[in-house]
Amino acid sequence: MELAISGSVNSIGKQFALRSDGRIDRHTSHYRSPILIKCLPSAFDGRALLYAVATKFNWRFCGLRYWMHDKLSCRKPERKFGPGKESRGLEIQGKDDFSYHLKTPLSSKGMAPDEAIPEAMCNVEETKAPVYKFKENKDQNVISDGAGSLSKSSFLLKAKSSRQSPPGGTVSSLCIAVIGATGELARRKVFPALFALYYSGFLPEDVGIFGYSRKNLTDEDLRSLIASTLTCRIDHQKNCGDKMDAFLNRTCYIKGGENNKDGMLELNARMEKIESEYGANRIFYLSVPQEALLDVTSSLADYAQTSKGWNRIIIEKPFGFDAISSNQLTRSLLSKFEEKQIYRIDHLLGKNIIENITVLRFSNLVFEPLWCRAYIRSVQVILSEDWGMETRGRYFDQYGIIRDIVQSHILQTIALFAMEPPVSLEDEDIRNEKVKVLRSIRKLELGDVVLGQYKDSSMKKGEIYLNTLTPTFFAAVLYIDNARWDGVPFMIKAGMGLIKHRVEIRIQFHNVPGNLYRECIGSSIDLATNELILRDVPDEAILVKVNNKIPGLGLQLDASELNLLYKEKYNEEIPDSYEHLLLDVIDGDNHLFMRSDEVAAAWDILTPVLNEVDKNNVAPEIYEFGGRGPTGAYYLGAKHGVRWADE
Ligand SMILES: NC(=O)C1=CN([C@@H]2O[C@H](COP(=O)(O)OP(=O)(O)OC[C@H]3O[C@@H](n4cnc5c(N)ncnc54)[C@H](OP(=O)(O)O)[C@@H]3O)[C@@H](O)[C@H]2O)C=CC1
Ligand SMILES: O=C1O[C@H](COP(=O)(O)O)[C@@H](O)[C@H](O)[C@H]1O
Repeated sequence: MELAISGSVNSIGKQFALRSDGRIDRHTSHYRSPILIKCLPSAFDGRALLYAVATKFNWRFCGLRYWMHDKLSCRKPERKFGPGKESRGLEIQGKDDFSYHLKTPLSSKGMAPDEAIPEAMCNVEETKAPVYKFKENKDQNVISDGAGSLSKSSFLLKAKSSRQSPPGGTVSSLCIAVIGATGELARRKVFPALFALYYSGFLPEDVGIFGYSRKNLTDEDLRSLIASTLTCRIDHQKNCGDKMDAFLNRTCYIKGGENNKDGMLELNARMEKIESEYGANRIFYLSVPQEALLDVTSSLADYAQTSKGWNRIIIEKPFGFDAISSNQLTRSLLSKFEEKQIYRIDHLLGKNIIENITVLRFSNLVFEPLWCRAYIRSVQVILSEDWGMETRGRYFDQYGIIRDIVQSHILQTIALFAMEPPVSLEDEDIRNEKVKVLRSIRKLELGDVVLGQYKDSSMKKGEIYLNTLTPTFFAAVLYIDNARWDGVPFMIKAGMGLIKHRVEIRIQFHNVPGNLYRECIGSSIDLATNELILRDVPDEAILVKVNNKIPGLGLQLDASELNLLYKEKYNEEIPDSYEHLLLDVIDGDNHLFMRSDEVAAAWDILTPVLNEVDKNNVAPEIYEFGGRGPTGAYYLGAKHGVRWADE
C-alpha cells in the first residue's frame, strides 16, 4: 500500500510514501514507478512537492537531483574560520607536515575576541540534544517512533524539521567520528564532505562531529585545521559562513593518545554527553593507515559503540595487503561487528559513472539485450592519471597501484558492469550478483599483466627514478568464465604520470555480420566498431559511437559520437563522491560498499600475481612521466586482439 503523507519535512516540503509496514520505501523498482515522471519535472521546480514513493531510485535520482539543483556548487564565502585571516601558528607536539595546516587558517589563538569559536557542543552542558523516543529494532536501519518506523534518509530529512518541533518526534541523535582526523584524507575529503552534507540539510542540525587522532590538539586546533578545506557551493552560498561556523561549533577533538582504549572511552563519554537518552546512532569513519586498523577497530568496538542505536564503521581501502592479510582483517572485523555495520569505502565508486553502468543497462531497453559475448567484443576500464604519487609517496611505495586502485575500484567496476540482473536494487541483491562475477573471473597470470613505473627526466639533475620496484602503472586482461562473458577480454589499465587524465569504461561491439556497407567501411576500425563510452574524466559523459552518412552526393560513412555531456545538460556542481557515499552510510545503503566475500574474491584474483611479482622481484617497465605508458601495454592488447581505445 502506498500512502502519501504530506508534511513540512523541510522548508520546501517533501512527500513520502509509507509502506503498509510503516517504513518509507526507497527500494522498490524504479522503472515501474509512475513517480519517476512526476519526480523529474518537480526536481527543477523549487516550489513543487517532491513526490517520493521514496524508492532508492527516486531518492538517488530525483532527491539527489533536486538537491543538486537546489543546493550545490562551490564558492568560498566570507566566514569566521576560513583561510585568508591572519593567523599565528600553534605550537603543538609531534609536529609534522600537518602543522602547516594549523598555521595557515585562523587558529583560535589568532582570533579577535568577538570571533572566538564558542565551545558550544564540546562544552556539552550547553547543548544537550533533544530527547526522542527510540526503540531498538533488529534491523538497525530502522528507527522507530512508535507510530511506524522510518528508513534513514527520511530520518534525516525529518531531522531538520522535527528538531525544531517538540520532542516526541521520531529522531534520534547522530554522531560522526572521524578517526585519523588530522590525516590527509580526513582534511581533504571527509570533513569537506560532511560539511557539504550539513550545509545541504542532510545532517541533523545538532549532529555531533568528532575528530580523533593521537596528536595532542584542542577542539579549536582541529577546527582551524579543517576550516581551511571546507567550501560552499557556487550558487548556494547563502548563510554559508554561518553554517560553517555552526558546523565547526559542532566539531570536537578527542585525543586518542598512544592507547586507543583510553581514547575510545573518552570518545564514547563525549558522545554520550550530547546524545539523546533514547536514541543514538553513530558512524565511525576510520581514516587511519591500514597498519592501525586492527587496533583502532578493536578498541572502538569494545569501548565506543552505543547500545542505544546503530553503529556503523567506514573502512578505507585497500582493505589489507593481499588475500591472507585481508582475510585476517575481515575475520577480526567480523568478530566485533556484523557485516551490515561494515562499510568498505572506495570513493571512486561514488561517482556518477558507476551508477550509470546499471542505470544505462537496466533502465533502457536498448542496452541489456546487447550486454553479452554475442554483441560485445571487448570491455576496457581505464583509469589514467596525469599526476604522480605526490604527498602519498610513502603509502604508495608500500602498496603500489594494484592494491590501491585495481583491487577495489577496477574490480568493482567490472563486477557492476558484468553482473547478472539482480533481483532488485536492494543492497544484498546487488552484492550477491557482484560476488558471483568476481568469483567467475579467471585468476590473473603474469603473462597477461604489464607493470610500469614512471621516471621523471624533466628535472635538471637528470632522470629521477623511484627507489623501489613499486608499479605506478598496471595493465592486464581479465576473462570472466561464465556463459555471458566467455572469451570477452576485459582490458584494464591504471596508471599515474600519464599523458592524459582519463577515467572511462569503453564497451566495443562486434563488427556487423554481413555488413551491407563493408565497402564503405573498408579497413577502418573506427567505422567497423560501435562503441559505448562512459566517461568520468575529462568531461563526464555518456557517448555512443555510431556510423552515419556524410552529407553530400555519393555515399561516405563517418564515425560520430552521440554525446550526453553532463556539463552541457546539467548546469550544476556535482557532489563529491564522498558526499554521495557518506549519505549512503547514513542511509544504511551499502550496495556501493564491498561485502567481506567480495573483498576476498577480489584479492583471490590478484594475489597470485602479486605474490609472483614480489617473490621474483619483477621489474616494472620504465616509462617517461607524462608519456603514454609502457609499450608492453600495446603488445598485451595485440595479443588479445584488442586495440586500446583511449589513444
Ligand atoms: N589520502 C588519500 O587520498 C586516500 C587515503 N585512503 C586511505 O585512507 C586512510 C588514511 O589515509 P591518509 O589520510 O592519507 O593517511 P595519513 O597518514 O595522512 O593520516 C592518518 C591519520 O590516522 C591517524 N593515526 C595513525 N595511526 C593511528 C592510530 N594507531 N590510532 C589512531 N589514529 C591514528 C593519524 O594521526 P596520528 O598520527 O596523530 O594518530 C592521522 O590523523 C588509509 O587507509 C589510506 O589507505 C584511501 C583513498 C585515498
Ligand atoms: O583513491 C584514490 O583515488 C585518487 C583519485 O581520486 P579522484 O578523487 O581524483 O578521482 C588516486 O589519485 C589515488 O591514488 C587513490 O588512492
